[in-house]
Amino acid sequence: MNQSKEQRILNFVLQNAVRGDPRSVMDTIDKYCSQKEWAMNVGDEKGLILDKTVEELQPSVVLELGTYCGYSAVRIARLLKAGARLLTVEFNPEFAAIAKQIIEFAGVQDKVKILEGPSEEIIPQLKKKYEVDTLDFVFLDHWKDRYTPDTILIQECNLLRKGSVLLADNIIVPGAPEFLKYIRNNPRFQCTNYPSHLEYMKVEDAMEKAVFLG
Ligand SMILES: O=c1[nH]cnc2c(O)c(F)c(-c3ccc(F)cc3)c(-c3ccc(F)cc3)c12
Ligand SMILES: [Mg+2]
Repeated sequence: MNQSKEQRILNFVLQNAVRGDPRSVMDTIDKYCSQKEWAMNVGDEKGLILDKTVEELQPSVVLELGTYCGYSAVRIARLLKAGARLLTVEFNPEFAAIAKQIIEFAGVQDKVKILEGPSEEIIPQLKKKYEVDTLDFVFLDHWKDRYTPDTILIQECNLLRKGSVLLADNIIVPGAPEFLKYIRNNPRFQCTNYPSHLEYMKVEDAMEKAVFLG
């Protein structure tokens, strides 16, 4: 049975990265995906915008929607202070299995919990089942058509507090026009756009940051 691209990425990490070193895992994935096979990791350019947002916020509880191979989970978790945690939601079981191994190889598994299933089912479970009070930071990187309904669901579940920050990937490519319309016209959010490029490509993309005003 021939391997998936995600399995090939995992194997490349296991054979070329330094165990316990998140930066080497990120660089190894970026090397593979820029030189061998493109894959939808947030990448190093948009990853820097993600880093700056996390460093500025110093969040204690982070929700990531869309784990994929775990690249951004490693990227976020390496910056979290002691006791802080990342909950990352992945719908695809194959991706979740790969991400688990990459997160463990990077040595950040104590800060990360992978929640397998559809975001619309998991978000309503966060308070009771995963002991979340409110979310300090949410990284939306799953499926553009879920950005708006999941943002509404997160508010309905009372998971945001004054100052909670949302950061959404792929605002231009593949684009989330309906989400942009929703969040920029919503008086409860203060939005900022961060122009960048599609991971590993010379194609324009952007991220949108939205601060919840309470
Ligand atoms: O779906 C995604 N989730 C999260 N991040 C993504 C991301 O960072 C991407 F760059 C892409 C992308 C963009 C351009 C392209 F040509 C291929 C894939 C996708 C994506 C878009 C449409 C699909 F049919 C499949 C994947 C995603
Ligand atoms: Mg993305």
